[in-house]
Formats: sequence, C-alpha cells, structure tokens
Amino acid sequence: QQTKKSTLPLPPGPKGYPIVGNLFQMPTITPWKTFKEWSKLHGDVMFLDLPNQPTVVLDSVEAAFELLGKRSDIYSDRPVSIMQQLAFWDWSPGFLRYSQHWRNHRRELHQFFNQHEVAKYQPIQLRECRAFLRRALHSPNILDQHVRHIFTAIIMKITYDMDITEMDSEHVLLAQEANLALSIVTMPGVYWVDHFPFLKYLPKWLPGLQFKKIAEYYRPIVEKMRSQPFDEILQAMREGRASSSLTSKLIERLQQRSGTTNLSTIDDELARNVTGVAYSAAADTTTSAAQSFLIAMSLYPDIQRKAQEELDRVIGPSRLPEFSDYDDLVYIQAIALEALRWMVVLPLSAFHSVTRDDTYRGFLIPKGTTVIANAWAMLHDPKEYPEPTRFEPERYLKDGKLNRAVRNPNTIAFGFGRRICPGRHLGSASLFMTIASILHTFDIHEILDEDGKPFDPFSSVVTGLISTPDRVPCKLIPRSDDRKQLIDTSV
Ligand code: HEM
Repeated sequence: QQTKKSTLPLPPGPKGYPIVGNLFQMPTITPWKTFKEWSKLHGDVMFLDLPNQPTVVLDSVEAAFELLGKRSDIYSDRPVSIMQQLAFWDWSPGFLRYSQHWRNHRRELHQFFNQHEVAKYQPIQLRECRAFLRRALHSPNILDQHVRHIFTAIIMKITYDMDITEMDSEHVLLAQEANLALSIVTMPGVYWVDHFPFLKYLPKWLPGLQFKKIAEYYRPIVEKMRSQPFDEILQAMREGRASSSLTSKLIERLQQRSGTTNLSTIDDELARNVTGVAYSAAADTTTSAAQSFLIAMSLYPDIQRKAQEELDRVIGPSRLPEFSDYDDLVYIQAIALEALRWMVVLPLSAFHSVTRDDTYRGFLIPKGTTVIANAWAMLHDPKEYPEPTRFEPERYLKDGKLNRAVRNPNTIAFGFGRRICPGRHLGSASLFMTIASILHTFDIHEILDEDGKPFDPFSSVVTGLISTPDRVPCKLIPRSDDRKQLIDTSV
C-alpha cells in the first residue's frame, strides 16, 4: 500500500546510469565545487542516486537550516559506512547513529567542552600559543609542524594531561596515523563496498578489493590510538598516581555514578569513545583553520597591518595577548571568522541521515537518505559574502563592532542542528589566541614558488572530510627586536 507522501517526486539531480546511478560521476577532487556547479542546473536541494546510499545535497543555508536545523529531530542520524566499520572508526561519537547511545556520548562531550568549561582551558591554550612563538622564532623552517603542534598539545593536555614537547612522540604519531585513516576512509564515493556491501564477503586477493587491505592495515592503529593512552591512565588511577585530566575525571564520574570502581562494559566503551574522539576531532580541524589564516595573511599584508594596529593599540609593546583582551580585539575576531569561511575546514560538513520519510518543497526525501550540507557553497555564496574568494574581515564589521546583519560563518562552519560541533568553543578560542599571538609578534610573509608565482590557495587543497591546504608557503619574521625579547621572556 502506497502512502500519499511516497507518490511525490524525488528532488532533481544529474541523470545517472542503470544500477550504478550517479556513482561513476562522483567527483573525487574538491567535490564541493562540482556539487555547486551541479546545483546551478538542478537546484539547492539535489538528489544523487548512489547505490545503497541515496543522497541529497543541500547547497543553501535556507535548506540546511530548515532540514538539519529546524527538523533536526529526524535529520540527526549518520549514514552507516562499511569502510568505517572495517577500519574501526565506527565507534567515534562523530559517526554514531542517532540514538540514546549517541546522546550519552554527547552529554559527556558537552560537560567537558561547553562554553563555561572551556574557559578553564585558557591557561593551556595560552601556554601552547607562547611555546609556538618560541619555536617559530628559533626554528623557523618547520612552521607547518609548529602550527600543528599548538592544537595537538592543547587537546592532549586537556584529554590526557600529557605534555607534548616533541611532535615525534609515540602518542602523537599514532594519533596522526589514525586520523590519516579517518580521512582516507571517509572519502565520499570512493569505496564501492559502501555502495555494494556484498563486496566485503569476497576474498581480498581479488582485483579491485584493495579496500580490505587498507582497512586491515589501519584497524590496529586506530584501535591502539583509542586504547593506549586510556589504558595508561586507567592503570595509573588503579595505582593511585594519575594526575587530573578529562580522562581521569570522566572515569571517576562514571565510577561514582555506578557506585563501583569497575566500569561496566558500556561505561568503559563510552569513556574510550569520548576520550578517543577528542584528538581526532580537534587537532586537524583547528590546524587547518590556522593554516588558512597564515596563508591569507601572507597574501593580504594590508590586513595584517590593520590587525597589528589594533593589537598595538589594545595591548601595547610590552606584553602578549591574553583572553581578557578578547572583547577589545574586534578586528582579530573578524579575521578568525573569515579564516573559517575563506578556506572551509569541513567543506561538506559531516554527513547527516534522515530517520523518516520527509517532504520538502514538494519533494520526497526518503527515510535513510544521506544528507550532505555543502558548507563550502554556503560560505562562498556571493549573496551573503560578496566576492567570496577575497579574504575580507571588514565584511563582518560596522562602526568598529561586529555587524549582526552579516551571517556569522560559525553558524555554518561548525555544522548543524543536534550534531553541531561540540568542540566549537574550544576550537574558536584556540584559533583566536593563535591569531592574536602571531600577529602581535611576527609579520607573515609569502614564499613564492620556484617560478616566482604566488600561491593559489584554492587550487592547492587536499580533498577529504577535513580539507587542508597542501602546503603553507609562509615565513614568520619577528616584528622587532623588542618583540623577539617579548617572545623569549614570556611564559
Ligand atoms: C576549527 C575547528 C573545528 C571545526 C571547523 C569543526 C567542525 C565540525 C563540523 C562541521 C562537525 C560536523 C557537524 C555536523 O554533523 O553537522 C563537527 C563535529 C564534531 N566536532 Fe568539531 N570542529 C572543530 C573543532 C573541534 C574540536 C576542538 C573538538 C573537540 C573538542 C571537536 C569535536 C567534534 C565532535 C566530537 C564532533 C561530532 C559531533 C556529533 O556527531 O555529534 N571539534 N565539527
């Protein structure tokens, strides 16, 4: 028996082929740009016929806010990915199905990363930003690694009370490799097993089944990343020598709640999942945003000058920025917003999925449809952000204040509805302090390539769940000898 709703048409989309639908047309490089082009023909709510994974792409804020925001009671599920399961990434709270199990994880994440709690991490953020300044001053040739170091050290300290002094420490290398696996297995349209699940039962020596080898290689690495630091803290707690960290606090809280020191299987899993997701969600994302900032500054020296005028006026020459300067550093706030808009960290956000048949603008969106929000298209919409490829902090300002009439890019860049990024306060604060600290002490210069050509940030991005510039051709030069001294004498 047909319901009335199911007689409605699906949203329009590119014409596909029998059986494989649009699978062969799926772009593997910067798909957000291709989707944007396709949406010019088919509209901002576009259907892609992918086997086992019908997909709708939303290219406008209007559609994303309505479906993922207002209707988030039914649009907060995640699509199931066999590739993620095979590579052992399906435990992550970021990929859990919309359920009580997910809500339990979300509640703990909120406890540790809500706006009020995040203020407690400011001393860690300040210390790591200042350690960065010293590293950039004394070993300027590995700038990219130093940038990554800031956000790795912040999240490792918060989560495990671990001091990351070297980026080649075992824990960091493990976490980086597990994250590489994440970006490899989340490439949309790449793994046929997600569209033809029977492939997972075929032997791995058959041609075309490399996905099995990839998953088998990464699985133990991801397992170890999630368990090793956690087990170390659990052991230290048993021996009464654990220091305070998110992990120890969470374990204690779960122990208190259940009234026993032995965690139940469910609580043990919850704790491992919440602590395990922290690095993977925090490090590469904030690093990518900071890279975007550095590249923008190297291409727009006039914006640097304006920011430095503000920093000199508010802070003066004899100290480094503090979080208490936040309200007075409006131009720096605008730069942080623009960095998240200009080169979008998660250009296709994270995929949602709908748990019931729904109708929108007269179209059917069937239960189980994967819903992709093209955040890149929304943040590069010239109607909202004129000349979107220009880096222009002024677009958010009016009379020396943030202009509320312009859409704050954070309302898109951190995702939507009930799945919105729980780490957004931490990410934004780390980014703000990094930008203020660097601009207060250094000038950022562009490094031209061998042919003397300037860097084109938009044709040099790595495609993945998280998009990053493929290099950061910038160098930092101290603004003066006094600022050099300031860097060396500040802790
Ligand atoms: C500039 C930095 C960051 C950006 C741009 C960013 C962006 C995002 C986006 C777009 C999503 C998907 C939201 C959705 O599905 O609608 C997300 C999810 C998530 N983020 Fe972030 N994020 C950042 C930093 C962080 C940090 C610092 C943490 C950790 C403390 C974090 C933890 C998470 C988690 C756990 C999820 C999954 C939420 C869920 O599925 O319920 N993020 N983030």
